[in-house]
Amino acid sequence: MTPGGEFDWIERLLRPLTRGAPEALDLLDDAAVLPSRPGFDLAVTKDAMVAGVHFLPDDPPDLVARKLLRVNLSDLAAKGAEPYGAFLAIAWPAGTDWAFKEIFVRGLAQDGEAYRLPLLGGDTVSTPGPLTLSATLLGWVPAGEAVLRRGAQPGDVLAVSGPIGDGWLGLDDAKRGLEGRLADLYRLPEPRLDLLSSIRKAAAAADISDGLLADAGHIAKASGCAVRIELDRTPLSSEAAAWLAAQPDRTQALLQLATGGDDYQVAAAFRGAVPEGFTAIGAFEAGRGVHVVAGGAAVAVDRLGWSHA
Ligand SMILES: Nc1ncnc2c1ncn2[C@@H]1O[C@H](COP(=O)(O)OP(=O)(O)O)[C@@H](O)[C@H]1O
Ligand SMILES: Cc1ncc(C[n+]2csc(CCOP(=O)(O)OP(=O)(O)O)c2C)c(N)n1
Ligand SMILES: [Mg+2]
Ligand SMILES: [Mg+2]
Ligand SMILES: [Mg+2]
Repeated sequence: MTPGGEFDWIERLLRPLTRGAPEALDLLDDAAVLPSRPGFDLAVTKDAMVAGVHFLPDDPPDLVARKLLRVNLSDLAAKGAEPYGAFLAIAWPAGTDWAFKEIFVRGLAQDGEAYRLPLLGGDTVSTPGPLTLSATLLGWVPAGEAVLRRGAQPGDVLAVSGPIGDGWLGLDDAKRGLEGRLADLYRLPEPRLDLLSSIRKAAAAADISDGLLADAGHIAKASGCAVRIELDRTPLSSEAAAWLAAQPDRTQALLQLATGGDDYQVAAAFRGAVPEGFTAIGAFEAGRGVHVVAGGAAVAVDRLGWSHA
């Protein structure tokens, strides 16, 4: 075995991340083999991240690894699913050194421990391009109880799980070399697994990665209805509120916060009471599309959020 080569990397650095899960077969097999779990459905999600697109090329490797797990954990949270295991694909840029890989693995281990998330398998390749990562996450949800995007109906309340716009503001800070709580949050989002019991009460939900307007719109589209969003009701952090107060055009600034993405909060439709942890910001309606209101007036919107070319 070449020291520092692909199999050395798998055995020495990746195997401990299985946390002893028997399904991983010690990362020595062609595939992981998962037993079924009676009474539960398996939610499966996959998100990729590319240096320069999803994270800054000089972001610390341990934080990049943790963000990869967390953006996927955010999708599981939005389905009401309890994390079960992860599969990881990594394309290392040619010449990535062992020390970098060790730091990356330290991040995986840290969040593997925090979220009790074993690594069950994956793939490692090299690339002439930028660092490219993908994780597939599995989560259990009681049979038939997964919260889907398609469950909203006209009359349901639209609510969000927390502040909107911090991720975009944090990216802006990080790009300008400004460190602080928002730059930290951009690098290390906090998936709302703490709200699983509230999320399971939702008629529909999606996590907010592309932007509030885009992801609320994804729920509406999947549900065959429209959504009205009242920007003045959007929860903001104190930092975002201070930024907003300094902007010349309040409506355009609110729109920026609601379309910037990287929030990793959950948008949900509730029928009846809005549970603990959520703030009502609008409603689902008959029709189609995303209708935005600010300062009591309809706002024309030309872009709902992030979209890859
Ligand atoms: N390359 C792909 N192959 C298969 N399905 C995909 C692909 N890319 C996206 N999807 C599907 O499109 C839907 C929307 O994806 P996406 O916008 O990435 O969701 P999310 O924002 O929750 O990560 C999901 O059902 C996802 O599985
Ligand atoms: C360096 C950098 N530039 C720009 C962004 C903004 N950004 C890139 S992708 C994206 C949307 C989320 O990524 P995507 O791959 O669409 O995730 P998904 O919706 O599939 O979860 C955002 C807001 C960023 N996160 N980092
Ligand atoms: Mg995705
Ligand atoms: Mg996602
Ligand atoms: Mg999502």
